[in-house]
Amino acid sequence: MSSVSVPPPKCLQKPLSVPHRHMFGPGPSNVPPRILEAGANPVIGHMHPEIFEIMSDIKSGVQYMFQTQNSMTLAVSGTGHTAMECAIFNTVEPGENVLTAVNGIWGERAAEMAERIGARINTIVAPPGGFFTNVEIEQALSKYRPVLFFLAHGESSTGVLHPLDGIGQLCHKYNCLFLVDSVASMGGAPLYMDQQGIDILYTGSQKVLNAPPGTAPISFSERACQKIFNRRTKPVSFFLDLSWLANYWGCDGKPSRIYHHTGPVSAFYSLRESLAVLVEEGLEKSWERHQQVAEYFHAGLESMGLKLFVKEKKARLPTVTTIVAPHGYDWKEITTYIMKTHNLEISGGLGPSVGMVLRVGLMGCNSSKANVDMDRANRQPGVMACKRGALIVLEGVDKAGKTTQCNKLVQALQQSGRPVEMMRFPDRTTTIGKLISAYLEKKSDLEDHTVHLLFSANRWELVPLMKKKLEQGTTLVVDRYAFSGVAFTSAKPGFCLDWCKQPDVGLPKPDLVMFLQLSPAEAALRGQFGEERYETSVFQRTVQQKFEQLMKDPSVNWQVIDAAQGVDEVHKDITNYSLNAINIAQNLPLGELWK
Ligand SMILES: Nc1ncnc2c1ncn2[C@@H]1O[C@H](COP(=O)(O)OP(=O)(O)O)[C@@H](O)[C@H]1O
Ligand SMILES: Cc1cn([C@H]2C[C@H](O)[C@@H](COP(=O)(O)OP(=O)(O)O)O2)c(=O)[nH]c1=O
Repeated sequence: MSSVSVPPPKCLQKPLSVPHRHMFGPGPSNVPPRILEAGANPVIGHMHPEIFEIMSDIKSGVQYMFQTQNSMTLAVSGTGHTAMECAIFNTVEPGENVLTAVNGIWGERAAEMAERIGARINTIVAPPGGFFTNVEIEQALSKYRPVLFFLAHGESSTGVLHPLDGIGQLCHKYNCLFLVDSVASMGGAPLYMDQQGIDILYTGSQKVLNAPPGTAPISFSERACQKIFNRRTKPVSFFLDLSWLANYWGCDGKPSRIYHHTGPVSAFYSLRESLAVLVEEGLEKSWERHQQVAEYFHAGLESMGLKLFVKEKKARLPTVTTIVAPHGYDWKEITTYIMKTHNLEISGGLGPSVGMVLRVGLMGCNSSKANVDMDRANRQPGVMACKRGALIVLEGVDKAGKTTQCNKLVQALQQSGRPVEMMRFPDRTTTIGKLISAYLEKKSDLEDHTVHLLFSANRWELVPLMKKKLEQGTTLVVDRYAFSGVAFTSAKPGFCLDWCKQPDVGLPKPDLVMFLQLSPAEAALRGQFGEERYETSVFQRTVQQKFEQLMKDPSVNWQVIDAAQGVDEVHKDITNYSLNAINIAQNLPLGELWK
């Protein structure tokens, strides 16, 4: 009998398999072969002289990257969070006041860390996408008199690059240390630690530096060291205690180094190589490249009809772009689709920006015009679904002008060279459509649930064709859709909206639904009702109310059009919305209705 009761796991008997991916999210970014290979060097002792030399090279590289003469410059073993805790745990003692600027997730995290060590937390808060003026910062400094002020230079959750000039001086005026998080911005946007009076600055290895995650450069000013080394209490963390780290990194001037923890030597190799790459390019060239690529990318996004989340150009982070999540789409569907079809990571929002944005990171070697172009080329006909046509629906009560406007829109889009076709529901030409037509013409009677399901079946039978056309890049302009289905049946006694929606759940989701709004009085001026079923003003009024209920659903991109205007004015409005929807839809997956 075997002495082990847990058998060897089958999964570990298979070889390791990691796919290649375009890492265009907010990090980690792609690690180029040169840096990967550096990490594959032999592992030697973390206290061997060769490793100390590598650590010393890293220190010089970080001083250059941070633009600082601080001798207390090193890289902590861990990610940006480790550096964040290292900064806060060393500088703050229980009961002291800390001020954090919250305009995204990082200010929230800093406050949480400081709170955990018993500090008194004060915050200044700006909405996601916003930032703070020096006047606001000074007011808070003078009010709370904190020992430490935290600010994120690159707020990767919202895409904001915070201005830094003058803030260090303000902090020092109020005897406060200035802590800056530059995890997402370092190397991609100008920052001068010493000149800007930053007391503690940290970043991560996995962003612009293009090294694997696991090391976090950090530097402390003389002023910060004064406070840290004159504490009354020991820092709460042994692992992050700066006096130990300073010795391990040879920053304390002592002749010998004492074992503290085992440094991740392979990660040091990669970090050294990534700093060498930055030194080769030059810091200013790297800043310039990130800025130029970001502007090129932003212009491309705007030309596709997408909106940038950060309004002020100068406050846009060049490394991580935030795009307003297109109305009516589920951001998760978009990121999943892009991953599935292009093997490319982009991400949704984080913390306060969840649901509001999509985030695209172009950092370090990933920041190139070629990558922006590749991103666009991926959306070329080769991957048809990506350059798909838009599904545009016109809804409204009878005589609102749906048929008139569908025809005009199709004509206008055709004239501008766009592939487009018109459809209408019910489609009376199919077998099911013929049953519906006979019912509408009062030539036959059908039970109400049955006819509702027939209307839905009439849409489903055309779904394969619709999908094919959309995928081939043809825009479909549709006269009535599932919304009419729900509004008309639920206007009958004994039907609720929810039941009526069920058969249509999962239909192709329109990229745009325009509701032609027209009062019953105005509709009456456009002629008598015909002979068909439903063509009475009482019934149409109830239908209108049901449409209004449906329009409250934010998962559908509704636009209300004033259909009382002249035909040409209505056409102009409809064309504008449609062109915008076509532009956006070609880069997005087709959604599923009410799912
Ligand atoms: N903006 C408008 N102003 C005035 N009359 C209109 C307008 N749009 C359409 N009409 C007229 O109203 C009637 C109903 O239009 P139609 O497009 O068939 O509406 P629906 O398809 O919504 O029932 C037609 O006689 C049409 O010429
Ligand atoms: C699409 C659809 C339409 N209808 C109704 C709306 C219309 O009164 C009728 C037929 O519409 P339609 O043939 O488009 O005529 P109109 O010119 O009035 O728009 O069927 C439903 O009851 N359920 C549905 O699913």
